[in-house]
Amino acid sequence: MASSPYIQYSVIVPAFRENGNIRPLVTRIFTALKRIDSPVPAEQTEVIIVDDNSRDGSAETVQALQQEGYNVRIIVRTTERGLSSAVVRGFQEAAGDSMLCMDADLQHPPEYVPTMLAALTPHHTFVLGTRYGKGVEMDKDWPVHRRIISAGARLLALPLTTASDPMSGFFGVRKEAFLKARNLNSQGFKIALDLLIKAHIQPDAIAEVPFSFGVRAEGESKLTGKVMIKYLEQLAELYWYRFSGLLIFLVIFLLVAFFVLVRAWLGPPSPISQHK
Ligand SMILES: Nc1nc2c(ncn2[C@@H]2O[C@H](COP(=O)(O)OP(=O)(O)O[C@H]3O[C@H](CO)[C@@H](O)[C@H](O)[C@@H]3O)[C@@H](O)[C@H]2O)c(=O)[nH]1
Ligand SMILES: [Mg+2]
Repeated sequence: MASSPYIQYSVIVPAFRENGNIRPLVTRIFTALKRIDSPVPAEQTEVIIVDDNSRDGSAETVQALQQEGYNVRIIVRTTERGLSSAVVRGFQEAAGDSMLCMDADLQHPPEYVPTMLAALTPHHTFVLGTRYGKGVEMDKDWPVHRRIISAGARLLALPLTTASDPMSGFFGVRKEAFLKARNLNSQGFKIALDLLIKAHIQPDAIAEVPFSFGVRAEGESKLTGKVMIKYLEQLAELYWYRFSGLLIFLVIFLLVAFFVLVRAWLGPPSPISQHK
C-alpha cells in the first residue's frame, strides 16, 4: 500500500521492547482499515511507533514493514524515556488531525482502530476506549491485583472527570484539542487523564467506545510500584490544577465570614466620650 500525502489519521504507539508485537499490531491495524466497511481509509492513515531505544530489532521490523508497503515509521528516542512523553512526542509528529494512542502489546484490539478514529469529529474531540462500558468485560486472565489497582485508581480520579475510564491507554484526540493543553505531565503513565483536564475537554465532547481489554501478547508490563507513586503525584497535581481557584476562594470567604462574625459578637464600638 503506497503512503499518501493526504494523511488525516495517525495512530501513535508508545513502545519499549515490543519487537515481538509490532508486526502483528501493524498488519492487523491495516487489515482492519482495508475492510470494505471501514469508516476510515487505510491510505489516509499512518502508524507511528515511539520507541525508547529498545535495541531489540523493533527498528528493523518497522523497516521491513515499510518495504512491504505499510505506512508505518518509528521514532527512536535516545535522550528521553517514559510512556506519557512518548505519546506526546508522537502527537507532535503526527500528520493527521485525528490522532489515536494505543499500546503495542495487543491489549487494545487493533480491529477497533477504524471505529475509534471515526468517532473523532469536530464535536467529539476526544474518544476514550472504555473497559467499563455496556457489553464488554476484562479478559478473565487479567490478574485480580491489576483489577483492584485499576478500580482504586479510577475512584481517585472521580472528582476530576465524569469519563468512565480515564485510566485507559486506548484513546484519541483531535489535533486542535491537543494543542490547547499546556504543561502536560511528561513523567506520568496516565496521559489521557492529563489531557482531559489540561485540554479542558468538556463531558459532551467525549465519545466512548467500549472494548474488551485483553492480556499482553508478548513481553512484560512496565507498570511498577514506581509508576503507581507517580500516578498519585500526578493526581495531586491535577487536583491542584483543577481546584486551586476554588480552594483560594473558600479560604478568603471563610476569613471574611470569620471577621464579620467576630465583629458582630463583640457588638458595636463604644461611643467616644467627649471632654470639654
Ligand atoms: N516509549 C515508551 N513506551 C513505553 C514506556 N513504558 C511503557 N511503554 C509502552 O506503553 C504501552 C503500555 O505499557 P504496558 O507495560 O503494557 O502497560 P500496562 O501495564 O498494560 O498498562 C496499560 O493499561 C493501563 C490500564 O490498566 C493504562 O493505564 C496504561 O496506559 C497502559 O495502557 C506498551 O506499548 C509499552 O511498550 C516507556 O517508558 N517508553
Ligand atoms: Mg500492557
